[in-house]
Amino acid sequence: MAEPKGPPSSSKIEMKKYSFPVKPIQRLCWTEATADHLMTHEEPVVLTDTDLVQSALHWDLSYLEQNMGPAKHTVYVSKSRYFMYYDERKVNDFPSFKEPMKKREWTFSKFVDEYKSHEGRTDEYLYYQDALTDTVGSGIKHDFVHFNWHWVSERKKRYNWGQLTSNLLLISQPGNITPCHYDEQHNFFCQVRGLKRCLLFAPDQYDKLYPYPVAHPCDRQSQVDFDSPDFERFPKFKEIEGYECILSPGDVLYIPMYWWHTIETSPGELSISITFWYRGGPVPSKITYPLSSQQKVAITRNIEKMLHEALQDHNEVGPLLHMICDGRY
Ligand SMILES: CC1(C)c2ccccc2-c2ccc(C[C@@H](CC(=O)O)C(=O)C(=O)O)cc21
Ligand SMILES: [Zn+2]
Repeated sequence: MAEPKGPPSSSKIEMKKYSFPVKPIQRLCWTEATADHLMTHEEPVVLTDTDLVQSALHWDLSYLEQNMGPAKHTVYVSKSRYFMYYDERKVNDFPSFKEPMKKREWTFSKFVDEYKSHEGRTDEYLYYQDALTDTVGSGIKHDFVHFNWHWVSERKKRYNWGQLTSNLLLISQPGNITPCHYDEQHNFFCQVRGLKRCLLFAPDQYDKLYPYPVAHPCDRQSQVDFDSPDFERFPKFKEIEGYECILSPGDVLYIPMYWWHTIETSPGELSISITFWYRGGPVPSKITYPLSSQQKVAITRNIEKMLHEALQDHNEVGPLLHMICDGRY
């Protein structure tokens, strides 16, 4: 297979620069043995020539407006370029929590109008994030049916993943940033239009990224502000090491479950992405040691949940953990 054409270099599209070291995520044709090796070991890789969403590569705002139908869709509105997700079900446990963005339910036409009127504004930004459901019009249905389902179902089987839970359509304004977080599902992140710079960090960087408490609305997100890290509170962030790639239309980034990622839309043009989220495969019947970082993260999450359940007050979890551990390990 011919060497896939290289991505644009990040210097050309002035993405945010960070001080920590990053290595490139390998960009390989999906037929390469190395690509298979990386996926088998739950490591990130940019796959080319999959044709996974080939049938959507012609999508743009006007085509979508003609074909997305009359249903309402979720659009997030943020006062900054950052779209920090939060779980609204956990907000009432944290009365001082300030919602970092607002959630709107707009028809697609309303979104397009708002998108156009927000161009050039620097006080408010929009990010369309909604599942692709069967409410869409026939044009989108036709494109959806022609995704490369054979290829993706072969991958699911080969890597023993769980079921496909959702296909999300993401339409981001130039410059939008999703702050660093991890998800509990495998993700085939497909770039359809525009460019996105992805920074990924291995699950073993967990102690350097200082996640919020599990009971906090921003569970699974890093507390560290990458733009101006507070090294007093988060000293280990100094040792962080990451991986980087820039996705072009047609690229598929495999974001393994529990891998941290922060994704920035290039300042050049709007970005359209489609994600395929898969549950993890069944837990192996025989646990082998040493435990993987992913397993340790899952265990720490369960411990936090059990302590919160037992103590009923999330403010008591930290003091109890300190009482158990301080001075003993
Ligand atoms: C984590 C979060 C906020 C979330 C919580 C609960 C339900 C849905 C989602 C959701 C969906 C898409 C994104 C954006 C994307 C990064 C990017 O492209 O900007 C990404 O992180 C991913 O595709 O994994 C982020 C999220
Ligand atoms: Zn994510």
